[in-house]
Amino acid sequence: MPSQPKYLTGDEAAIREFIDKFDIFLLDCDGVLWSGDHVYDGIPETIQMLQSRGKRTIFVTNNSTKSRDEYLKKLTTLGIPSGGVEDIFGSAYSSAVYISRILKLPPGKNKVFVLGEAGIEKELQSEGVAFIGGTDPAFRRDITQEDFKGIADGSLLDPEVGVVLAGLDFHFNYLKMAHGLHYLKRGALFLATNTDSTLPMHHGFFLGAGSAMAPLVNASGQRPLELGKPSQAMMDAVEGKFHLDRSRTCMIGDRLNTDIKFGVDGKLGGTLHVLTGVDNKEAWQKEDAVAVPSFYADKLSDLKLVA
Ligand SMILES: O=C(O)[C@H](O)[C@H](O)COP(=O)(O)O
Ligand SMILES: [Mg+2]
Repeated sequence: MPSQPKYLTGDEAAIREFIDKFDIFLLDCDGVLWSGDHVYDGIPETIQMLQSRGKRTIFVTNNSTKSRDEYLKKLTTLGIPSGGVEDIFGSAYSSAVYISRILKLPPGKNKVFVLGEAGIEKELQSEGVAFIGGTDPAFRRDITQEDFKGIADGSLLDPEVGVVLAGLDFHFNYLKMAHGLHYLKRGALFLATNTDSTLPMHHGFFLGAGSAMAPLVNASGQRPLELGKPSQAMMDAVEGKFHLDRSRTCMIGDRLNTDIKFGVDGKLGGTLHVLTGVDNKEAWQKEDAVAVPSFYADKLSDLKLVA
């Protein structure tokens, strides 16, 4: 059984020791910095404080609805200082890089059928990967008898599709799932930006990426290869891009089976669980907890040292 996580809230000496222990902080976003468009109190000042102490802050989110450029806009709008787009590493970017630089799809089978929002499309575009589906309004309608016929006989399918990439999709419907299913039946690879079951939003919980793609997982009998947290393919990509010294790096997150597991499996120097998002303390006090953090705090802004 891993050792008991160290509680930081209100313990200035422990907070100083914690901050001094690391050079790089990998920061989750939803449930840690903000809930939807509402930034939690004290977050800009806390990030500023870490940066003013020479710490690097890298934003590592599973939310694939936005591209890195759009996240930079959101961070800036919410007053959260960052080192620019280069310090943002989202699951949409992670997936686009995996497809373009690792998979290297053969010509004639190098298109992606997207089940997700514009963030995925923009990152695929930035990696020069062709795609269909996604936010295309042609897919935002009810299925018809012609669709059933054309999908079943393949006349409505694009033969160049080699991958089905699923993420958080606020517009999933039967027609898109039907196309996705038949591309998988024809041998396309099934990838996911992430499979979080829920999304913390406006102080409530909504369907996450994993729940949005569940009909396709059920109908196909296939589980997608995940390219977001806790995938170690993403950790290797983050390590490569930022030249991480894992022992001097800490992952900060609100969710055990993504953020904390990402840091623990990645053998980082530490993980900090904050209680402002998906999981509470009880989640890692359980015997069969999926991952146990090395530190925890009520909220990220509890780290805010004045001097
Ligand atoms: O369903 C989702 O995609 C997740 O809830 C969301 O992406 C989580 O984002 P993160 O906490 O990793 O920033
Ligand atoms: Mg989160």
